[in-house]
Amino acid sequence: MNDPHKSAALHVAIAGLGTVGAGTLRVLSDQATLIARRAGRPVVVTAVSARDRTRDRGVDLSAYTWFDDPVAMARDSGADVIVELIGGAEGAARQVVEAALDAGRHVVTANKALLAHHGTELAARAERAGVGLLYEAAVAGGIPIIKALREGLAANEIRSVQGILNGTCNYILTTMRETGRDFESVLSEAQALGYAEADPTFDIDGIDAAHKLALLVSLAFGAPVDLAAVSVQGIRHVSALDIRFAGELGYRIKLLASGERLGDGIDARVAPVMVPLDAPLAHVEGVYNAVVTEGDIVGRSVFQGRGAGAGPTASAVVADLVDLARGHQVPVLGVPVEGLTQAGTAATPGSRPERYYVRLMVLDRPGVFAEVADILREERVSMESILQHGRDPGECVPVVMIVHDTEEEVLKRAIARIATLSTMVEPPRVIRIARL
Ligand SMILES: NC(=O)C1=CN([C@@H]2O[C@H](COP(=O)(O)OP(=O)(O)OC[C@H]3O[C@@H](n4cnc5c(N)ncnc54)[C@H](O)[C@@H]3O)[C@@H](O)[C@H]2O)C=CC1
Ligand SMILES: N[C@@H](CC=O)C(=O)O
Ligand code: NA
Repeated sequence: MNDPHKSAALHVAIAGLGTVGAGTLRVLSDQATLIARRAGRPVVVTAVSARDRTRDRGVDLSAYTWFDDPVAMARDSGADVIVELIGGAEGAARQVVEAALDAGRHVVTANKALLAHHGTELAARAERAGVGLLYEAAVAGGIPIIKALREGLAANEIRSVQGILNGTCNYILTTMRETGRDFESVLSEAQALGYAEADPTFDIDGIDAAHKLALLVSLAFGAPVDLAAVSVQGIRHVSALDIRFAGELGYRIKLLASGERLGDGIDARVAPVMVPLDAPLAHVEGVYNAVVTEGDIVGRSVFQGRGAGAGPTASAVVADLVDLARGHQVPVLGVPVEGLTQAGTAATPGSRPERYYVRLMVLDRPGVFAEVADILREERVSMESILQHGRDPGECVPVVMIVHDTEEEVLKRAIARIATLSTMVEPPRVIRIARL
């Protein structure tokens, strides 16, 4: 059992020294002894690359070879593993990963945007080169959900995978609810804490969660990564008022990503939803993420942990490095399962009846509600309850309705008609009530 490769150090080069890159350097240095013991050999950083060599990152770079060009580093540094922590689906990040794979080096990345757009092609490239392409940090930060789906749940046919996958959005929704602060100031705080993407619209508009869901769906159902099959809605239109009403009605608003086998296709969607307070996901707060899986043998499993930030993300990057140091080989994406005839392409959202929260902002005039009720009756949308606080004739007032199980298309038709009423002072807000 004396494998000469095992005793030599695993040599690592890191491209990108921002929140995650600097965090990874710190963890590899602070935990070096523990990591070497667990990995069976030292994991040693030999080279680094970032845009600005002089920036103070709180880590000493003097022991590493500096590359101005991360692609040259991927090609020429001689490292066993290139860790890509630059970010973005194109440009330097993509070139670094392609150069590394083509040079026969393993790749570890936290870049869900890159994998959601090019994962299938990059996986084929890695497999052709006989190297690993690992990305535990790309989904749900420090939660080992990639490993769980690929390895821990390997005996199961997965029926659904859903969760809170964006730490920034969850931090914003939680902090707005707890403190009453406004969206913009909480977002700035999430950026300062290192949670947000370089372009935070990726977080707010649900795109980052969609990237992550596309990867989970591929792993869970064995489909190619298909970002276009994910329907996406973000939290931009969730107001402090909706957050308050949700509380009064026994819900928390969460940005939920869900992937579910439906017949021979997959229903994959990201949207803000009302989560009932008795569901575990309602209590996942702040930067925490959670993933709930349903396997045919094991049943429900719940994974929870920090989804963003330097430490949790670096923890996942280092876990991948330890796997590589041990020589652990895994397929990059999901392994196809039977029964998925249109692997990865079939999204059929909206065809199942669901309950919805609808909030209108109306001019408080006699007869307004009768007009709304007429439209709902004509479109066969039935109301379960209605909530209106106080009355202030002539002013605007919010009216909240919970509607019974209704198909999304039917509700959309009714809402489109309601939106045209002259008494509506802003577009109606609609939030699905999750079945969890
Ligand atoms: N911040 C977080 O909590 C998490 C981030 N991620 C992912 O990790 C990756 C890195 O994210 P952060 O560290 O937050 O970003 P960041 O913006 O803090 O750091 C990016 C780094 O890349 C470097 N860089 C940019 N363009 C470059 C180029 N052309 N050549 C060389 N270096 C270049 C920058 O100088 C910087 O050091 C992204 O893919 C992100 O989506 C994943 C999970 C959590
Ligand atoms: N911006 C992302 C970072 C981790 O993936 C998030 O907020 O979850
Ligand atoms: Na993870």
